[in-house]
Amino acid sequence: MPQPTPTARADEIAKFDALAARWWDPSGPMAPLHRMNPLRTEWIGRRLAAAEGRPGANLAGLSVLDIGCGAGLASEALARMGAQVTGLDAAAAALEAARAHAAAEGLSIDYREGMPEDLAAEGRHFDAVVALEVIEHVADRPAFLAALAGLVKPGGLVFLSTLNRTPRSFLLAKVGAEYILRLLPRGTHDWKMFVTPAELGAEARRAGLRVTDIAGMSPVQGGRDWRESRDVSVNYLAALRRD
Ligand SMILES: C[S@@+](CC[C@H](N)C(=O)[O-])C[C@H]1O[C@@H](n2cnc3c(N)ncnc32)[C@H](O)[C@@H]1O
Repeated sequence: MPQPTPTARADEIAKFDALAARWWDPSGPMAPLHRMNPLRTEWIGRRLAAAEGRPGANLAGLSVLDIGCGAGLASEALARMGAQVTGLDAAAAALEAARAHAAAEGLSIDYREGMPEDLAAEGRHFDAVVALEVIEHVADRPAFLAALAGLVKPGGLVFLSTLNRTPRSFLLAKVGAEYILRLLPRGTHDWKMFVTPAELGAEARRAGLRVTDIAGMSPVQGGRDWRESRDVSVNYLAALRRD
């Protein structure tokens, strides 16, 4: 019987493993993720808490799966909001950095090596699933979305952040960030793998997920900080509900 294509690309995973040692350096190669992390995790925390009938961003006791967690920037922020976080990544060295950092911070996070389809095969369900800056790196987007849908409880929320495929994102996120400003190592992104909100919405529907909310993420103060905006032409966040 033919085996399904794994959702992780070996070349992509190797790229992230190579950055593991500098992942938590706020001015290192992951600086843009550090700077956008407060915005995206607060956006998620508020929506998830509201969906569960809680005030503010209180996630106490909720199980959250962070897929493609890397060294744990979002996992740690969500754990600080009270969530019981499982961090999943195919990059072993990034996970080692995640485990070491969480231990130093006194945070209890269950870090696991693998791909979402591995966990889905175990029949696990979480109150919410997040995959931030991951979907533009996967080998098979429909299979990835199907695995995410299978991992969240019925009626539960999936949160994604990613890059739109527009001329503006080519100029800013690819040429500008990698070649002119050198905010990211060259080759971090393949613009052709970026996904428009319309494509994401249609593919998500086929996986049993419906987009409920979408917002732009825009850099301010020369990229030192990020704000929520209506401009989804480059970076955007999406919340999706499982049918
Ligand atoms: C750009 S990093 C984002 C890290 C983290 N989510 C953040 O935003 O701080 C992408 C991560 O996704 C992981 N990844 C890509 N495809 C994956 C897959 N199919 N399964 C598990 N991890 C994957 C990579 O190893 C890498 O750590």
